[in-house]
Amino acid sequence: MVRSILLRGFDQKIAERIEEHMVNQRISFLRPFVLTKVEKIQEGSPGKLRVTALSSDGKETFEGEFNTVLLAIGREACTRNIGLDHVGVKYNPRTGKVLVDEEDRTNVGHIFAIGDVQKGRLDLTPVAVQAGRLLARRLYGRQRTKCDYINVPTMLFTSMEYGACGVSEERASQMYGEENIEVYHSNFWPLEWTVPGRDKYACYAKVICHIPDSERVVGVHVLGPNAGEIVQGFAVALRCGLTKEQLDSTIGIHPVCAEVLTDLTVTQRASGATVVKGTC
Ligand SMILES: NC(=O)C1=CN([C@@H]2O[C@H](COP(=O)(O)OP(=O)(O)OC[C@H]3O[C@@H](n4cnc5c(N)ncnc54)[C@H](OP(=O)(O)O)[C@@H]3O)[C@@H](O)[C@H]2O)C=CC1
Repeated sequence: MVRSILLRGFDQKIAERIEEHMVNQRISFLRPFVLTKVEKIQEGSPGKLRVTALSSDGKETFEGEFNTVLLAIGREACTRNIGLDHVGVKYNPRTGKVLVDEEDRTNVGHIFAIGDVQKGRLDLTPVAVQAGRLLARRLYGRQRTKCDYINVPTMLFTSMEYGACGVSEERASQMYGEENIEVYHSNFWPLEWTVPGRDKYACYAKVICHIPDSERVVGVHVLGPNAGEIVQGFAVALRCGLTKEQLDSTIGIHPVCAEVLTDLTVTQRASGATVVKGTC
């Protein structure tokens, strides 16, 4: 059950591919719906639960019986009772999230906030750890390095793994203008999928470049086996200012999936359709 869109904040074209892959695996999506009631109708392990939901426009209801109900609906920051009003720190009253600048400073100069309490940042543990480490060094170690909140490698443990670093296509368009970004993309067919003849069009890679900045790579997205392992390495290159030319002049390892990123020639602008590259 999904309230609105899938994977808000992530690249929406990739989110659509993830949904398609899950639907092909016979996972049903009910959307846009919200849960209104869960009743235990049978004890046991597993017992039985009756679920009631309402469509987001309030016109349709859904009722079904399930063994397990899992809610993965984000989190709010528990900041309401820690005296922020008392010291004048600004926060979003609905979510409890605190407003900070690029140095993690709140509107009160000597008060900083890091981690999931920050408004508009990724709620990820490694990001919070890194931000805290760098803040301590800036405050007490005479260093100046700020946390890079843009080039954050992350992944989704969906049945088809999705790894990404940098911005989504939507965000790149907003930041730079659609005419200033080039999206290179391709499907790829992992070697180990060729013998069993698994889906040729499920795995996908795309690289988003900022044209006026020497086609600097601002986003890398990989949908396929071990996507997180692939993207972790490319994240270092993104942080170093990787350009498409540098990516093209990098020799790929044959026949691994990551090779596809060194050999992207088709742009989304030139052709909506993607080509499939095999790894053998
Ligand atoms: N991100 C991570 O790495 C990890 C996350 N988790 C846990 O997983 C859960 C989900 O996290 P994450 O995906 O990052 O959260 P997000 O905030 O990215 O996504 C939350 C999702 O829940 C929906 N939602 C929010 N409130 C409601 C509601 N009242 N009714 C119905 N749907 C709602 C949102 O819909 P909409 O788009 O419409 O707002 C959105 O799709 C959290 O409990 C988190 O602690 C655990 C481990 C790691």
